[in-house]
Amino acid sequence: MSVTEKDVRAAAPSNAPEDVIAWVAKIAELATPDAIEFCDGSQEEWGRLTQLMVDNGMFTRLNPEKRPNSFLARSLPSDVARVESRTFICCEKEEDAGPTNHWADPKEMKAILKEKFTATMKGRTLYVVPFSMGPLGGPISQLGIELTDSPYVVCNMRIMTRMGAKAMDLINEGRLWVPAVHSVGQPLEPGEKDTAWPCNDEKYITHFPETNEIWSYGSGYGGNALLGKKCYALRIASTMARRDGWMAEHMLILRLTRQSDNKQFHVTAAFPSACGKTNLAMLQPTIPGYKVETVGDDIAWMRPGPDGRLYAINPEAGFFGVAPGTSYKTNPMAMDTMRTNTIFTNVALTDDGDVWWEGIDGDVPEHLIDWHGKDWTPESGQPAAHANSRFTTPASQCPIICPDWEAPQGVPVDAILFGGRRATNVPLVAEQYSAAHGVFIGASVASEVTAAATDVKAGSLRHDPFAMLPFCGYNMADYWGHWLEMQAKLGTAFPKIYQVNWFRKDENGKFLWPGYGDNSRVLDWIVRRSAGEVEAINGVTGRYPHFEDFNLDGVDVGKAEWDKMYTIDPDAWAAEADSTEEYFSQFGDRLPQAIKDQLTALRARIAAAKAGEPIPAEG
Ligand SMILES: Nc1nc2c(ncn2[C@@H]2O[C@H](COP(=O)(O)OP(=O)(O)OP(=O)(O)O)[C@@H](O)[C@H]2O)c(=O)[nH]1
Ligand SMILES: O=C([O-])CC(=O)C(=O)O
Ligand SMILES: [Mn+2]
Repeated sequence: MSVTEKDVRAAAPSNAPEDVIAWVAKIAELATPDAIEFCDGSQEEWGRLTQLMVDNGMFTRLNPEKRPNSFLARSLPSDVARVESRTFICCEKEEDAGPTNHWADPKEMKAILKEKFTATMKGRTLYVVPFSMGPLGGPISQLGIELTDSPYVVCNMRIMTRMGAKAMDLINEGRLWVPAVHSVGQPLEPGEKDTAWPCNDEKYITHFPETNEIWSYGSGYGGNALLGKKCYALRIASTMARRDGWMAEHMLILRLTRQSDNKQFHVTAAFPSACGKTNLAMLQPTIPGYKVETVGDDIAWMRPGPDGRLYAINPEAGFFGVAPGTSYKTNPMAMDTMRTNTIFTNVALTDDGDVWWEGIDGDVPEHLIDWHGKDWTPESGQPAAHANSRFTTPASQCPIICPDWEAPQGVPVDAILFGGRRATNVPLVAEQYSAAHGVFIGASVASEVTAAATDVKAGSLRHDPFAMLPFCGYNMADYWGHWLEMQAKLGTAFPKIYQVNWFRKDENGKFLWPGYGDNSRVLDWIVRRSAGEVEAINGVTGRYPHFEDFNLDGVDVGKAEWDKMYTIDPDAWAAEADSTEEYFSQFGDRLPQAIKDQLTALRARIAAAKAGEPIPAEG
């Protein structure tokens, strides 16, 4: 027997408004779940749902002495990351989605979804998950409700968002909320046993920016299924932000405090998926005199404040971090955050009931259960954890969480970093010549592809402007135009932009820069630069540090390595400029003139470098 409107009414808490009940009843009528549950976000609910998943085989409870209240899930090999080729922006006009998004006609997509969602929740429970992105009731925060047939999604949403009764209270006050519908797409016949990771071979991750709706079908993983994250906080929010004069960005937020004068400095940074945001957000400075505190590790919503500066909040409440490579050596704060109350997905299981992944501290165990659930030994010749295996962990558990991380009005942004994974060409750090040059830096980012999406070839170089290629909910050229408008509105109060690259390699394929905690050296230069304490050199891609000004005490980087990081080959850069121009050409006359002008200015600097002439500072 599937759920009726009467059942929805009976299950709804007293603070659920009529429009919510009507919408839930409509989806229930379409998807025909066997049961309905409104989630309140309580500890009792978490205990019950995690136990339910332990009982049905989706979760393995980790050893409570090692990882209290923590669980391991293993997905199917076909559902391990975002699927960009199945991600659609469904707006009326194709050109509004732009050439970098997959577009679908809203009516046609609705027809497909109607068919896909028909009886899709049969044999399952429909969970109603109210949530707030950002502190509850905050002026920059936004509300949503995810309907899902996955208890795994419910538990992840409880960590990643402010989920439950309090969010429903705010919805009940009549505030705007975004409806988001999710199904794993695997209905169950009566008596049919569920699988450990239900999902469907066919996937649809769809966004309707004109009506603020999200529909996701067929996947249970990460950004495909936790709809508050990439679907809402980036794709839908970017379109809301453009309409209302704010910004939704794929950025970490950190607070740097200089201890000598207690000066606070807030940095946001956009790097493509799996390119170091979580690591930078939780940085442990290797140079004295600085303290770093984490505000967010993946998404920033930024708005002009009353004083005309740009303020950022982290709309999330947890970290959905990449496990491989995370250790006490690289990111001790992440390691401490995930000691308890954490969901691990697609990592390996040790014989004593703890988690393991490539790059974690200590010796490689003799025996593990790998992410496929199979026996694993060092001789297996396969990674034990999937390259995109993840931990979902509460931000509040981070030992260096910023005391103001939940400040409803956000923190004032002083500098914005753009980066990517570049083995060649791009130097360690460069400062913008002008605001428009800063936008050009963001727009021309290219990066080596990582394992964070399944359907793009890892390792190859692709343009990923503002680290938003998979996440911008509208035409990318219009998005650059929006950045230019925000800069014009805020004038000199708009943060300065820097390009960074931790990943340049030498001729033997070794990283030239130690990275991680040593990235504090780059932040130190940026702080001193904005305080006007150090000069910079005009370079081809921006203003570069003087070697003498850069703090390299205690690190194995001498003048020789420095020069390698700052080798700018004019011919290679001419090829970069060509590639950028070709990339830009797909936007036709939507490309802002200011961006075209920046390409001309870059070419002039390349020509000067080639001729051995001084690099002209761009006006
Ligand atoms: N060489 C080097 N590797 C780094 C550095 N910072 C991070 N990494 C590695 O890059 C990978 C991804 O880092 P994360 O910080 O999780 O990336 P992210 O940008 O937060 O990724 P998403 O959650 O997908 O958005 C990990 O394997 C890290 O060990 C660095 O400074 N140098
Ligand atoms: O969305 C996801 O699945 C994980 C993530 O943060 C990213 O890919 O940038
Ligand atoms: Mn991300």
